[in-house]
Amino acid sequence: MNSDDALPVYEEATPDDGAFARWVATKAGELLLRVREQDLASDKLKEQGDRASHEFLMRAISEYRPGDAILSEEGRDDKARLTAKRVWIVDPVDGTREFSEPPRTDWAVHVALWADGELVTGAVALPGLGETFGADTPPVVAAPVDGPPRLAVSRTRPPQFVNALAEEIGATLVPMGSAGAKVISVVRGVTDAYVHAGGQYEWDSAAPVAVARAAGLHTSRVDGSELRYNQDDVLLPDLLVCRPELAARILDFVKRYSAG
Ligand SMILES: Nc1ncnc2c1ncn2[C@@H]1O[C@H](COP(=O)(O)O)[C@@H](OP(=O)(O)O)[C@H]1O
Ligand SMILES: [Mg+2]
Repeated sequence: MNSDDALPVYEEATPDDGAFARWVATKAGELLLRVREQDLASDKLKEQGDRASHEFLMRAISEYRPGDAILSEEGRDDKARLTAKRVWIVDPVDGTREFSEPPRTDWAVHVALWADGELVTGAVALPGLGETFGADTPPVVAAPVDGPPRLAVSRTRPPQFVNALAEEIGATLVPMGSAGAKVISVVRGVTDAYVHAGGQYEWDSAAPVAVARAAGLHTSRVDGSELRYNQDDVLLPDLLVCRPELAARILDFVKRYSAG
């Protein structure tokens, strides 16, 4: 779909923001799969994917949720969001690097809704897997498996402390792209924890955290403090999402590591 094409019709049975987040993330993902079918060089793929998905999300959210503010990785940050009651926080392509490396599937579309001070819902589309995970119908986290905990980490920018952490808790590292794909790997039981530090923004974690919370997982900063969204400064540099039973061990490690 080009930005001039007609918007797909969203038929809403009830005004359910979670269902809308799921729909709009899924549609953006379908659009991205079509962009990816073109035989483009990696830089062009990143550029066209980011632009097409951002433009679609802006149009669709403005059409179906008029009056709400939008914070997008690819848009200008309109500070009117700071006094808005409802703000959609979107990442049109999370894992842009991996999106530009077909046939990798570790990239995502993030759509979250913040309202009255809280994250209220969100959806993460994983178009390469043909699946969307949403807080509207929370996924059931798979039962724990025997063996060492599996720690999802960035392929390219893992936290400095990750090897020491893995050694202390006897974990194996599972490098992959995209914050959304990594959070959903915990939800799907492919990994047991995702830990990140060193830099990230609100759009990288808002929708994945909404889904993870709905699924009953632990979500916090790596010092255990609360993740806050729709802040003036949208830098939110670190994140822990894990099975609840692992949280205390990981937070305790980070506390001791940070104390030097
Ligand atoms: N040190 C850092 N500073 C800023 N952003 C970072 C970062 N490390 C990771 N990110 C962002 O977090 C998302 C997941 O990263 P990774 O795949 O390395 O785990 C990516 O989002 P985008 O792909 O939307 O830019 C990436 O840009
Ligand atoms: Mg991102």
